[in-house]
Amino acid sequence: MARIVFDLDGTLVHSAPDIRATANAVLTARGAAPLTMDETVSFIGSGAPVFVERMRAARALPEADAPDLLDAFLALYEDAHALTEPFPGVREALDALRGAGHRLAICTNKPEGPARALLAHLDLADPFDAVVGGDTLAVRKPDPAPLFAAAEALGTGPLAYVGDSETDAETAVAAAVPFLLFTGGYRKSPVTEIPHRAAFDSFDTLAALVGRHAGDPLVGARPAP
Ligand SMILES: O=C(O)COP(=O)(O)O
Ligand SMILES: [Mg+2]
Repeated sequence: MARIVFDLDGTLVHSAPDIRATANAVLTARGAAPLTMDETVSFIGSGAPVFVERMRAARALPEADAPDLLDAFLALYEDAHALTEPFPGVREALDALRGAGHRLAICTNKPEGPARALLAHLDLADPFDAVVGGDTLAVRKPDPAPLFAAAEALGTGPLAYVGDSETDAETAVAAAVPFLLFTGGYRKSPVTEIPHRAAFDSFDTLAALVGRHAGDPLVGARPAP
């Protein structure tokens, strides 16, 4: 049986509307124009501190305000899940993978608290044996350490990483783990420019892909644990 590690935002859940609402509450309280959905999606992927810095720069807010903006964003973020839905077929795919005996974990750049709160709110926490967030370790993706931590929490066995972004692909390459790319998320580049072992646009096909690719011969800098 395999260990399958998942990214969260843009992979399992369409969370951009909540991230946008959180950002816009912070911006409008300071008299700045709200973010569009396209801006929001383009700022997601490298964790909350980077998101907030991109938001600050886009609205030309003073650099000195950066720590306050991040604090204000994080204070609202933990409860920001009213607008977030799993992508179609996610629940069924997770149940099928668990039913087949695979072990599942999350490796996201979303902070761990908001990630756990969101999973609980959506009743999606149960399938996962571990959650590694953007602030769980001192480093976050594309450093491979969070992916290694999530994988180690699942014990041993063939491994695959499922994600939606350039950052996820870079992490998988650095960790030498086969990468399965969900093409319906928040990537910025064409699929052909993102390294991946397999790509999919519907969660109905994920279980078959995992069967085919988990534990594929590894490529990259160093072996996964
Ligand atoms: O919080 C982010 O910027 C991205 O989160 P993700 O790693 O789950 O896509
Ligand atoms: Mg993502």
